[in-house]
Amino acid sequence: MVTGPRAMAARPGGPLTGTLSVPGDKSISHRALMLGALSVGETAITGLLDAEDVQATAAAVEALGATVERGDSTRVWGRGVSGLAEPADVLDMGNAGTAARLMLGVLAGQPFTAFMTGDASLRRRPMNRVIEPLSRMGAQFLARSGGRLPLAITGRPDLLPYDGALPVASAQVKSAILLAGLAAPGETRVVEPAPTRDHTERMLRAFGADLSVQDTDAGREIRLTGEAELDARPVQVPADPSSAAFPLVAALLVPGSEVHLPAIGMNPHRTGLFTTLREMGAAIEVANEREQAGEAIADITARTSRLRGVAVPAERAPSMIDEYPILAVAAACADGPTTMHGVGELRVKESDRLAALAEGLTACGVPVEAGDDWLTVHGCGGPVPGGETVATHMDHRIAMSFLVLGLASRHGTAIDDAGAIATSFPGFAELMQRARAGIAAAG
Ligand SMILES: O=C(O)C1=C[C@@H](OP(=O)(O)O)[C@@H](O)[C@H](O)C1
Ligand SMILES: C=C(OP(=O)(O)O)C(=O)O
Repeated sequence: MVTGPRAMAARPGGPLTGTLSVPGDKSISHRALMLGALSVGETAITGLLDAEDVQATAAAVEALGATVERGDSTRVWGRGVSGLAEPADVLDMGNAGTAARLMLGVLAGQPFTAFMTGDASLRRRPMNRVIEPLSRMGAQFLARSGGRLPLAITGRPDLLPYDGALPVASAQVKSAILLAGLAAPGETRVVEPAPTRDHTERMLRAFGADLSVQDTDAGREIRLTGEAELDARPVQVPADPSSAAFPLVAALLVPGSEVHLPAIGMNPHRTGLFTTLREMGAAIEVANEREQAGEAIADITARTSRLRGVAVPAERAPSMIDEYPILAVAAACADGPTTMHGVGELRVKESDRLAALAEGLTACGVPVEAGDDWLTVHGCGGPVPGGETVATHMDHRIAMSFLVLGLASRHGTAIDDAGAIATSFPGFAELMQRARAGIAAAG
């Protein structure tokens, strides 16, 4: 069903309170479905994120011959590392960069040609970063100019193992190479210029792959033995820290608030936002730190805090890559400027996030300066003026960030289209309403 844009508005109001259950982690959900499809036996996944990006991955693994059964938990019956079936139609990865890039790694090790496309946002995003290393391993591609979707990939079950540095500090690229490396005889070795989220490594090990990680002078080195056999394992998906970031920052900004966010994923490569917000003076309490199925989780409490601007170092970018939009919202309400360094990757996400943030914040009365790979937000030291409708550019994180800004503004905000929110956090408006936030459909 095709629906038109759906405007949504956020207005300032009373304190946000309550215990909020944030949906499952998007990164881990994609990986659980893909490893389930590549393994032998039944993979039972609890807490799988039911959002459009993950639905695209589920549809793709089904099109490749795996069986996916949805219920209280999701059950996947896989076909082995190089045992997927030629899909009868184009794989449509929707809005999901992670799904597209990781799936190309999976397809590189299969003995057939597959076609892949995505929505208008995904068709603009660079795929050369995976096309180049996977081509070196022996996969063949036919892609639109600039290595963009739609593309065709012809894989082979006897790939050459990869040995070398990653072209970019990207968990998606690293994961694509490792997933392809499963089908390559010999050892695949990747060196990361900066450590990125390691969900793939953790899950591959849990599924029985022979994988080791060590820090070297050149960077973090991951070695994987190819021609692997994966044994299906149960996966418990933690709540997504990138989704938790929205109610958490809203609680920091709206006077008198206190929200509890239980069982949030605390993978150390995902917690850069919490570090930065604490440096800004945020009252964030982390309790009951524990491990769940190989990933760290904890319960988080956030209370209203007076924030001050900070400089965010470039080295922190990989651990808070998706959180810069909501950090920019926190920065807009802080005392003094916040500068985010080394954030050029934001220009190739679902939208050019630096441009979308600069445009939206300026419209809401917040002074901003942006360069190729940096952004400075001059905080208003309290509620921002607001009173505008912000363009979301098919970007869920831009959409949710500007709704949170509206809660912390004098005149509220609106977004032109809330449709993109469903890619990662379909129940966002309802969850915020349960905390008493004034977020609702507009017009
Ligand atoms: O591997 C993943 O699950 C992700 C990696 C990051 O992308 P990059 O690998 O492009 O940095 C992140 O922005 C994306 O939302 C999810
Ligand atoms: C960048 C993101 O996702 P993806 O690359 O999977 O589209 C995101 O969720 O913010």
